[in-house]
Amino acid sequence: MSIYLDNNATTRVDSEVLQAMLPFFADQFGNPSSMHDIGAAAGAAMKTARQQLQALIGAKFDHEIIFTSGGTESNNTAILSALDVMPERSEIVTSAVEHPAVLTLCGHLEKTRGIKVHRIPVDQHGRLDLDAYRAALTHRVAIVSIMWANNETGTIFPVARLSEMAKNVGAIFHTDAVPAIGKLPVDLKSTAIDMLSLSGHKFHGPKGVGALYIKSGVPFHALIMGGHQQRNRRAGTENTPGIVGLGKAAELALWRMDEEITWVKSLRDRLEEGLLKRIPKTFVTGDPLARLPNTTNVVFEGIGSEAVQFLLNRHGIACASGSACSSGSSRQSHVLEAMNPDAAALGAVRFSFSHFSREEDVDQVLEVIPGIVMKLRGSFPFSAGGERRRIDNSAAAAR
Ligand SMILES: Cc1ncc(COP(=O)(O)O)c(C=O)c1O
Ligand code: FES
Repeated sequence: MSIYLDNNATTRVDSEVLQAMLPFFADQFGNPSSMHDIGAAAGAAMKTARQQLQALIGAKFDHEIIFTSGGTESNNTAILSALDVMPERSEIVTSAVEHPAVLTLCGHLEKTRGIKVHRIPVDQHGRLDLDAYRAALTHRVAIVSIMWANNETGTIFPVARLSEMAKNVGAIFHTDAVPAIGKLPVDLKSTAIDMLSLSGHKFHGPKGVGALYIKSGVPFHALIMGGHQQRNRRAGTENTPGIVGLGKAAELALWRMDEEITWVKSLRDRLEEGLLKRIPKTFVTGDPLARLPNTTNVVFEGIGSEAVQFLLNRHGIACASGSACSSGSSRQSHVLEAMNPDAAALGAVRFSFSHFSREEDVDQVLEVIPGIVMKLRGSFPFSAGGERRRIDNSAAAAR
């Protein structure tokens, strides 16, 4: 695959991250809980990784971070913990556009434990309905779980403000920050956020490793029970190479943040402008004012997004239609459905950038996509002015 524009599904492991991990598969193989030097070296490396994450998310203490197997486990842990530590409360507030790692669990809790789940709706730009949010917040709510930014559209939610509101009713506030980490500055010290989930593979770290931030003083109950690892908060021998890689990826993300944000935004904007100029009846979903700098989610009216993705793939261009875990199933995007049921029937094509993305990638997409859309719409494309014109590379694009 020569052009990879699906960085919200997963990212390439940075070579510096890989180099940092390798020794922990070989010479430094010790168990971090062991008392001898080989174990202590692994324990020290884990402490460094915790500090690297602490710096990236602006946590007050490094012990506020536990390592998990990724975003899914972190989300499950946060929600189940809140219900355990506040048994007198039996409601959850979340949004209609969360990742399945939150929504599937909430649906399960509703069915099996009689938990009441408020799924706050969004408007056509994916913005949260603040009145509905306010109305759902009562002293019956154990936890609010609202994502920092949406993985499909990039829409950013005002989590600092939402966490203040949740605090007024004594609910724990959790945010799934998986798509936001490395693409937005995060400083937890200055917010009322109690818990935050992140995942290594979304910012050039390895897969299968992530973290949950638990603010000091917030009551917590472990999900995975067993040994005494991680101060009894997550049992099981730690994935030291993965954790070291996660820490290194956090360090690189912090170093590169400003430069990366500017770079991915310039590529994203170049792509959007080019698509909107070249292809009529095309629109971008998500909040135009508050969106992740690396993400665009585009609807080509009249054609299904999976067909566009399929033909782009034939041209060596990787993008997404819907999110990686629901693509392949014929289910519509629940995110688009919540925003715009008309668009949901067709779906949207998501392009997501990273600092490895290149200008040539954008130019290549802009070269082939008008022909693909034209082929699928079964007619010649219209220019922005509505005038019919033939695109020279249409034959090549249709292959
Ligand atoms: C918003 C969001 N939350 C959670 C996850 C799950 O993370 P992981 O793949 O590390 O379990 C993802 C990954 O797609 C995501 O986009
Ligand atoms: S893999 Fe990203 S949404 Fe599921």
